[in-house]
Amino acid sequence: MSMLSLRDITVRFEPKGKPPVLALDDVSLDVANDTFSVIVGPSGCGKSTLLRLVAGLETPTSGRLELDGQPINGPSADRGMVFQSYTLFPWLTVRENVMFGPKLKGLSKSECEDIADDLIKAVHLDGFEKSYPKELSGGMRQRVALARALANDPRILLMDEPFGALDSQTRQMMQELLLDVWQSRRKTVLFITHDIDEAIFLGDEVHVMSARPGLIKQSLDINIPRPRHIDALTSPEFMDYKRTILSLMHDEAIKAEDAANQRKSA
Ligand SMILES: Nc1ncnc2c1ncn2[C@@H]1O[C@H](COP(=O)(O)OP(=O)(O)OP(=O)(O)O)[C@@H](O)[C@H]1O
Repeated sequence: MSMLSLRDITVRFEPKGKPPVLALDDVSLDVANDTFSVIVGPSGCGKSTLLRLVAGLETPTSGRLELDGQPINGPSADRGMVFQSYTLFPWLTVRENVMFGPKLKGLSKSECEDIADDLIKAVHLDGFEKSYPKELSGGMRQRVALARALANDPRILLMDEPFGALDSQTRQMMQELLLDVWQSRRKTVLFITHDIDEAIFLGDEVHVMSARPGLIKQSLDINIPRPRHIDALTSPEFMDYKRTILSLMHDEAIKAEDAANQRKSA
């Protein structure tokens, strides 16, 4: 069953004193329960706008947006967000950061502690409960951000380039950890990235977006068996998917470049 449904979504920004921007043009997308969906696309194609819509932080100019058959009208704890930039509360410890959502929901202190300790273990941060974000590496902070998002037990996890600022080794480790957590907790994930390898490695489905105005150019089912490990990256089937997506993205990168040049010369 499709739990998230976007129908004919258009987003047009009208910044004051500047020409309007058609960020998304007639985007339709379905995300099924418990699946891992990834969106890849060139810079500026509207990926973050799409995720912000689902988060309820942006409203569409036209189109329909539903979660479990209900229209999305604003932010809610049933949609957990993880961004690229570290969004932890710097004045709270790791444990307090993870407990924040459950506490806000009104759960008892011991329930909050149980949820936090369970998730801190799941992201391999036991021993760091009392550390503050500034004492942690980038990868560790993103693990706390993941635990914090999961602590609300959201219906869907929305991830906007969460590993974009990490070095490639940490990034690979984070991808494996995310798949472990996803597989053991069966969550629905909508994940945004520039990185084609990351998209194929993680996704059940990869949606390739076109250059602005953004629309879904092609959706691919990734039939690589799970659990996936690093050796999946060099398998022939992985290379086939990569070739297909690279060629779709290459066309889009050229279009984006042409559009930018036209704007410059206009
Ligand atoms: N609030 C806004 N007002 C005006 N234009 C906006 C606004 N938000 C986004 N845009 C424009 O809409 C387009 C899509 O932006 P968005 O951030 O969604 O793209 P993106 O694919 O996530 O880009 P990147 O990969 O570079 O982060 C861009 O041209 C951006 O400049």
